[in-house]
Amino acid sequence: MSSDIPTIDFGRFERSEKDGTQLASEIDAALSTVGFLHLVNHGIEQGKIDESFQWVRAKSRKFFSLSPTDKESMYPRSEAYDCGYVSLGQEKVRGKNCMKECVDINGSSGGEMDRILPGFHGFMVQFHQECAILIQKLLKCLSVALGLGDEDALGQHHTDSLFNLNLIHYPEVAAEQLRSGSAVRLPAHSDPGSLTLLFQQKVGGLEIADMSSTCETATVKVEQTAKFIAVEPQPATILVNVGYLLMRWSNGRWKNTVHRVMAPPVSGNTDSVDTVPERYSTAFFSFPGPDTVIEPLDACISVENPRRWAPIIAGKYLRKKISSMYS
Ligand SMILES: O=C(O)CCC(=O)C(=O)O
Ligand SMILES: [Fe+2]
Repeated sequence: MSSDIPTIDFGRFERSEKDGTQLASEIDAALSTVGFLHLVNHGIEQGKIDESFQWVRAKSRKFFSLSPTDKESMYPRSEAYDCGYVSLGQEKVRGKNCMKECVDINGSSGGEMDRILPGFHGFMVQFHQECAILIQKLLKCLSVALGLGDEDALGQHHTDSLFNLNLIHYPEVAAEQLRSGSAVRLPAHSDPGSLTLLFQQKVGGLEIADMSSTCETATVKVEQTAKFIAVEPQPATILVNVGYLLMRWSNGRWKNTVHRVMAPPVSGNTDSVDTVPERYSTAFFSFPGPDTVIEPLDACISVENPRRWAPIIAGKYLRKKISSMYS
């Protein structure tokens, strides 16, 4: 597996059948090797992406500068729907508390949004819709790549699921705390659902495992043995990666690559840098509908690659995964 993340020009989507087939096979190749790709000309205006970050920036007195009580009143946590505000240190990955706060928005309302931050929820619901449209387009490409006959073969299983727009803030932290491991931003993990869209703003820190540098597949072992590569934020680009359920569905064809958030790379003398600046990122998580039976697709099974997994129910798997994150 190569660790270079391919850049895919999505402007060819729906241009012609030939372009569509070529695009589908490039996406297929990227997800089959690295499990991540950079998408350009994706159809979501850069102005909207910039605005989404302006709405959360603590320094612009927006969402993350509100008091914890206000953030919770706007988005009360609902584990049943995996949405709402998660305060600093509340999320755990393998027992480690993450030095991040985030809010998962899935389009439903319930809290006191407009009283506290007028306009925020309306903007985010629209942004959520744009991301969901892009996910459906990507799933079309993947259905074409597998020759499933119907370009909505995968997308149709994503119409009764709530996708999550996860706005994340990693506050400034002492570099020493990250270096010594006494604080972690986001430990190595892989995403659970179908496809994730990731928007990063200015301050980096995201790293992906070069899965070709290790023979291990379990996250903990990958973390101990693999080489990790920094993924610098790139303007006008969305990072796309594969979740666990999509990997299983594709019988391992598309890679559920391990990734994490560390201190961003610094040039020059690292000893002189004693604080790591705050980081903002947005992950849009898509999931198959809760009743979807995820079993390796026939198109992904062959003599060389026999069926690798038994069927699993998407919602049941996701509920278990989510409850373990906050316990
Ligand atoms: O903040 C980031 O860049 C990564 C977020 C992520 O991987 C996740 O929330 O699953
Ligand atoms: Fe992730």
